[in-house]
Amino acid sequence: MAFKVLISDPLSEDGIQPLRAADNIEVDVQTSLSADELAEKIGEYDALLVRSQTKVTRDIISQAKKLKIIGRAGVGVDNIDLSAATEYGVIVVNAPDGNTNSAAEHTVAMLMSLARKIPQAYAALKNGKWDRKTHVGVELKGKTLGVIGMGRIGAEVAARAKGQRMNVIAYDPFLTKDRADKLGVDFGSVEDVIKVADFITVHTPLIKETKHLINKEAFAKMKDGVRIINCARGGIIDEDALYDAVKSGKVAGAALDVFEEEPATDHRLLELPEVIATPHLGASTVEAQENVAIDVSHDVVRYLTEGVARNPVNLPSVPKEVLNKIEPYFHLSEKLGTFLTYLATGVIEEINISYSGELTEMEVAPLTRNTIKGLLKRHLGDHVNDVNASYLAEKRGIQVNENKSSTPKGFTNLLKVEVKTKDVTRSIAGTLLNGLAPRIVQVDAYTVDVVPEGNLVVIKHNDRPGVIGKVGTMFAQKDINIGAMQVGRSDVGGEAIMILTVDKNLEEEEIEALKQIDEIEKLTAMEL
Ligand SMILES: NC(=O)c1ccc[n+]([C@@H]2O[C@H](COP(=O)([O-])OP(=O)(O)OC[C@H]3O[C@@H](n4cnc5c(N)ncnc54)[C@H](O)[C@@H]3O)[C@@H](O)[C@H]2O)c1
Ligand SMILES: O=C(O)[C@H](O)COP(=O)(O)O
Repeated sequence: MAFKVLISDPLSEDGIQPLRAADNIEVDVQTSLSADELAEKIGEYDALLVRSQTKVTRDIISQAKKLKIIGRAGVGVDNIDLSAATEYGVIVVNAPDGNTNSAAEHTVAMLMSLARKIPQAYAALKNGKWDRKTHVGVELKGKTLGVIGMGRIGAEVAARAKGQRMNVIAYDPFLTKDRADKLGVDFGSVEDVIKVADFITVHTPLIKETKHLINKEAFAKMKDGVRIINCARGGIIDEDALYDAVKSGKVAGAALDVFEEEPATDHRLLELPEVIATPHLGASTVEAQENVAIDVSHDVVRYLTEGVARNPVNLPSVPKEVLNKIEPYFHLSEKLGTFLTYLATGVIEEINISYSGELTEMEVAPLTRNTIKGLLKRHLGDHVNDVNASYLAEKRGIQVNENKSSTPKGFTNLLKVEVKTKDVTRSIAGTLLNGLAPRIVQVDAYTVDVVPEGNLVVIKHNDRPGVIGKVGTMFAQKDINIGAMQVGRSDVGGEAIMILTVDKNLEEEEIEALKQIDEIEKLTAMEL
């Protein structure tokens, strides 16, 4: 059956070709849905692609029964409820690089327009006024640009401002002296930046820490006649404080591409002649739109068909080289988790995952998530996936410990999972033989060699002559074919374990019949 993708904001038609070209993907473009209409329709779709207009709320996500991925053709994901997406196991991907250049160019266009009052002069002339007095501007050369947020766009803006022979001072929590030197900018705290800058431009995401970062107190510390630019997100600058600062003359001008509430056609800041504005056009170029649509379309195709995404927002991204190395272990890690759910009775309190051998050199976090998925899925259902597995474990108060030990264990690679419940501690270990074939090699203290696949029966019994025969006979009487059998024991005549691979899932009545064999202490039938 084909995957259904809904595109609910206008995206570049050239950019969505990877989706159109995929055999098993049906694309539906509906760019004028109301929130209610979207909530009603979303249940049919496997993927949703948006820009910044569509608000992907918890309500919408909760009604998206088949949704696997939300693709944001752009950078900012503040229009998507990421916590809800994570809880419902929906991966969110964005296109972080495709519009950097356009957004930086737009910022520079705003900077120059602000300095030379081009929009005001243009509007006056269009209205028949040849006014050369009101629209006297200022030069950029020799002025200081303060950049708050030196990520992709901030750094590009800084480089271009240097081309205008401006001095640049920047603040970013991740800006080191070394990087600042390489970029040829000064750096300091937010306060250092806003105190000395003639122009201030913000390029952070809108998050709790940056909401109203530029507020009344910040304006008070700035130079008189400072000019402000926001081509990042409405809300980084407190709009009421900006209004007052412009009105009082503290701020000589502001250039805004973004607003707290969009569309912002009726905003009081727009009434001020010192304020110039564009309707969120930073990424609106042919090139940027094509780039972001291509990037996000590729990620949606990749995720729907291979389960892998390059730019996940609610999961750490895993580089391709790393993924190639660990991919063969995905199946094994999930199956080990599922196997343990049958053995470890009671509420899981702790999961300990140890990696040894060549696994210690790999990035194993995705395998840990996959093991947790295997441990939770049998009881919580198919909605448990890589995206929400860790979240669901944490929500249930399960402590997850991951460790790497290079101690040789007789295998070139070994993945051991231990689960502690209130009642028991059970463990299992697996390996990939020759880096390819998954095997369970240890169940608790018993050494075994079992393919983690299909219908397995784990029997704990006393090590006595004839038990294997009795079990074999019983299976034969019930017409159940045994594909493989493994026996392990602690000591001669002591406790032993038997693991059988059978051709069908055992019925309750068949399990009961087997349990009648005297030497059998415990029998668990499982489906991996
Ligand atoms: N107007 C538009 O159309 C348009 C287009 C593209 C991007 N954007 C927006 O521009 C912003 C920047 O995008 P980007 O691609 O450069 O993102 P980015 O992730 O590369 O950079 C953001 C930077 O902000 C820094 N930061 C975080 N908290 C900070 C704080 N409290 N103070 C200072 N810096 C802080 C981060 O360390 C990071 O370096 C985002 O909000 C994005 O949504 C707008
Ligand atoms: O965060 C972004 O990428 C920009 O704000 C662009 O948003 P848009 O896709 O709605 O133009």
